[in-house]
Amino acid sequence: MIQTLDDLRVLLGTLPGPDTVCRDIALAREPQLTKPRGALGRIEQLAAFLSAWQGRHPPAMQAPVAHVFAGNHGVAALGVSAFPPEVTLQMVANYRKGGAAINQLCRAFGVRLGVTEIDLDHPTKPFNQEPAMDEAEVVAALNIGLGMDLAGADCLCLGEMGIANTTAAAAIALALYGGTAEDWTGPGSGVSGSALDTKIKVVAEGAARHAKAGDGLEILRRLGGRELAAIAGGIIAARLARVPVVLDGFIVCSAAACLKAVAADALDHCVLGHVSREPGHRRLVKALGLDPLLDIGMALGEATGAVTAVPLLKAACQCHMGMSTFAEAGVTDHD
Ligand SMILES: O=C(O)c1ccc[n+]([C@@H]2O[C@H](COP(=O)([O-])O)[C@@H](O)[C@H]2O)c1
Ligand SMILES: Cc1cc2nc[nH]c2cc1C
Repeated sequence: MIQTLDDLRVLLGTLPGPDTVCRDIALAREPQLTKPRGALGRIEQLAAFLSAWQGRHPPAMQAPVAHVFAGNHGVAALGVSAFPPEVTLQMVANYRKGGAAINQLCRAFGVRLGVTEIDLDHPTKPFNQEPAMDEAEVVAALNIGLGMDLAGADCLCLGEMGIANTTAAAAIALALYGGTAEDWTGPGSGVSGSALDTKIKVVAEGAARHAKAGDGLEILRRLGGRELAAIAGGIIAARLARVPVVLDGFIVCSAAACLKAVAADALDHCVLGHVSREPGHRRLVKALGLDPLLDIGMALGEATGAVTAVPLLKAACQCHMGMSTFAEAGVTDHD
């Protein structure tokens, strides 16, 4: 638990690194397996990634978990979303009843789902007028993520639900990386026309007001939301618990970007599940130097793009340990 953003700054300066022994064991095994070098593409690299960040060899993917954090945003009242803010709470109820896309994907791929809504009755402040959160609010939301129980989890897929949070994500990206509000602002869950113009204006105003005010954590406080802060906390909790993270779409990546702005290595234990259809996500992924596992036109959020990549992580573990070596199978290796 942290008391202040400075506590988190200290934590970000002392994050544990990868287990290079386990990573090297995986890297040494991979070329012995009965396939031409590199022929399983990213699936091969994932085995070493998981070994390094789980701190174990063989890597495991028996118990993947996903967690969706929900929050409400003051800027929703400005008409920046196609949907009204009550949809955040309604979708949380849908997750609990098992009726959402994320419930089906978790069932399909054997992922345990958790959901935490954070103070939905108290939206953040409209960030084009004042900071979205005060320090106590952002610290409380960060602590929800930092306090996640990750015992036994083999990976953590992080997701969010929050009407208007693509406006927050765009403002964060503009504040961190520059460019224009148009570069980062897209349809989200479906705005176009004059509502999209309003959204662009709100993003521009928010970044103009807050971009120079401080570091990535200050940007998170001023432009983010409670679910974004909880996701940032969850990323750090996973690092400390040796649980690799699967990132989801535009909003999750904007929260992650706030951490990377403070500590360049903060996302080294994260893999990007997918690149979303939201145009700002592709731009943000490039700025973060991430390489998505999937690029299949999803743009839902709620951890769906992360969970859809879990079968690739499972495939990596299965192939890495289940395949025979050239020597075991009596297959002639190349010279
Ligand atoms: O993950 C993405 O890239 C993504 C792209 C567009 C929309 N969303 C989801 O849609 C909601 C935000 O859309 P909006 O238009 O209300 O800002 C929020 O609940 C997100 O989970 C998510
Ligand atoms: C219906 C709906 C479902 C969602 N799931 C994640 N974000 C969402 C946004 C909307 C609007």
